[in-house]
Parts: sequence; C-alpha cells; structure tokens
Amino acid sequence: MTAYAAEARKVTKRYGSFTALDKVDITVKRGAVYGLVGDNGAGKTTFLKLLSGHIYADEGELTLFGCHSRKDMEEQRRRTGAVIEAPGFYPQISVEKNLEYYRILKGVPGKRAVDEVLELVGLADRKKKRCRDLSLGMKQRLGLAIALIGEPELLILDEPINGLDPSGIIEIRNLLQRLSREKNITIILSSHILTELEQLATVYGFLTDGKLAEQITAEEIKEKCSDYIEINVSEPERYTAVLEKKFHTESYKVLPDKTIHIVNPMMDIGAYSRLASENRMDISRLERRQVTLEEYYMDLKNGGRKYA
Ligand SMILES: Nc1ncnc2c1ncn2[C@@H]1O[C@H](COP(=O)(O)OP(=O)(O)OP(=O)(O)O)[C@@H](O)[C@H]1O
Repeated sequence: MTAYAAEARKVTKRYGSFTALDKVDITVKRGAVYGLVGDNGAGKTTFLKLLSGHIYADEGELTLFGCHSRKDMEEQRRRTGAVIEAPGFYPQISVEKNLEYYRILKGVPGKRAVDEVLELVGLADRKKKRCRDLSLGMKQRLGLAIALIGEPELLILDEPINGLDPSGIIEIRNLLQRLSREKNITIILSSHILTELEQLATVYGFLTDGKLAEQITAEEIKEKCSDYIEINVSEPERYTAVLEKKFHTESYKVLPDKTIHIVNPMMDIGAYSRLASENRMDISRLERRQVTLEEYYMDLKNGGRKYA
C-alpha cells in the first residue's frame, strides 16, 4: 500500500499560452491535512481541479493512491470527495433530495448514508429545506455533505470556510479535525484564511505564480521558527559570548542587522535582560515571539531570508 494519497511530479497546466502551474511537485501522505497556500491566481484551484479530474495536466504525472494512468485514476476517484468552486446542486429541491440524488449517482447503498452525512455536517434539522433558501454557509456544508457521501478516504476542498460566519467556521474546522483524527481521512484544502489553516494543516504547499515555492510540514515550520526571544543589544558579539558562557546555550542566531534570536529560550525573558545589564550592555529591544503562518508566508514571498 502506497504511503501517499496523492502525488504530483513536475505537473504543468496551461490555459492557452498562460502557464497556471509550472512543474509542480506535491506529495500528500495518507492521513495528512495538506494546506495549499497562495495569493489569488497562484494556481490552487487549478491543482485541485487536476486532482479531481475536472481538467487534465499538459505535462508531468499525477498519482492517486499510487495509480497514475487515466483509467486507474478514474477508478481511484471513487475514493475521493471534492468541493471545488460552487458545489453543484438543484436549487428547487430539498437538501435531503439533493443528497439522495448524489448517493444514487455515486452508487452508495442504503438511505442511511444521507442521514449520516446530514448529521455529520450539522444539516439534519434543515434537510427539508429547499437548497435555494439556504444561506451561503449552509450551502458550503451541503457541498461538504455531498463530498462525504460514500466515506471518501481523500477530501479535496477549495476554500471550504469561505462565506461561513464565525460559528460556522468553528464547526467546519472541528468537523475537518474530527474527520482527520477519527476517520483518518486525508484532506487537501486551500484557504486564504491562514489563521484557520494553521489550526488544521499538518503540511503546507506554498504556491507562487504557478510554482511551488515550498512544501513543508507544520512540525518543520515549528522547528525552524520556534518560540524565540528577539533582542537588540549594544554589543551583540559580546552578548552571545556571555550567553554561551552563562546560560550554556548555543541555540541562537544573529541576523544580518545584528538582531539576536534566542530559539526555544530556557529562561524567562527577565533573565536575558539581566544578562545584558549585569554585563554593562544596553538593550534597545527585547521581545518574546512565536512565528505565525502568516509571517512565515509573507517572509517566503519576500525571499524567505528570515527563517531559512
Ligand atoms: N479556464 C481558464 N482559462 C484561462 N485562465 C484560467 C482558467 N482558469 C484559471 N485561469 C487562470 O489561471 C491562474 C490560476 O488560477 P486558479 O483559479 O488556479 O488560482 P487560485 O490560486 O485558485 O486563485 P484564487 O485564490 O483567486 O481562487 C489565474 O491567473 C487564472 O486567471
């Protein structure tokens, strides 16, 4: 059994003469929550459409559960559920009937499957409502419900929290966390709301103008950008020398502008301030910080020098 739910090797997609994805390499391990990050037009939806079979790549190889021929991929897509752009449903008929339609279309036996997904996405009390009367957030949930019919092993979601109100965002976040942790469903999702993505994703793919700038796990970002103390002192070289001698720490780095980052500090912030004053050095700045996904992304866009 392959360890990967999806892989892209040197995948290129063009729309006419415009290259939307340029030799992109992405690997999604089973059980991962893969967050696709990128500005408008970076190529996120294009990648998700390729995976879901809405469009085809011009070059490179896509793999789903280890299969890559077009025919085998079609077969493997039965193991996936996707919500890309506006989910397609019939506005005149009820939520329940829409789901029933998709259940039959997907060949999923037993009406219970519809009730189960309605329960899962929190739409059970609205099942008799006509779809056209649903709010945007409710439509998002219905899209997710359609994707979940048939218990997919891989969920492909384009902006799943777009248009949701704050409590809707929390509910969908909790639902995706549950699907990942309890059912071990692999999830690939795009979002512009990085504070939300940060709470879900275990790995990120950063796309810039159709190119993959970086693929990195949340764990690796944490290690690279751990909790740190940022300090500016009058004599940085002497400060780091006493830091090593007195606190026996070598986990620091000096940035080009002489700012010192003490990574995973062992002492409280006052100890670092005292170290400077006891050794007759002036401090112009002292701050304890944790890098956010937003900061990491903005730095990457600007060349990725800070957290390299
Ligand atoms: N069918 C199409 N024909 C021509 N160009 C297209 C088509 N679909 C997408 N594009 C272009 O390809 C680029 C990537 O689009 P895509 O929708 O994949 O970006 P995205 O990262 O999902 O953006 P957003 O965050 O705005 O949804 C954009 O410049 C877009 O205009």
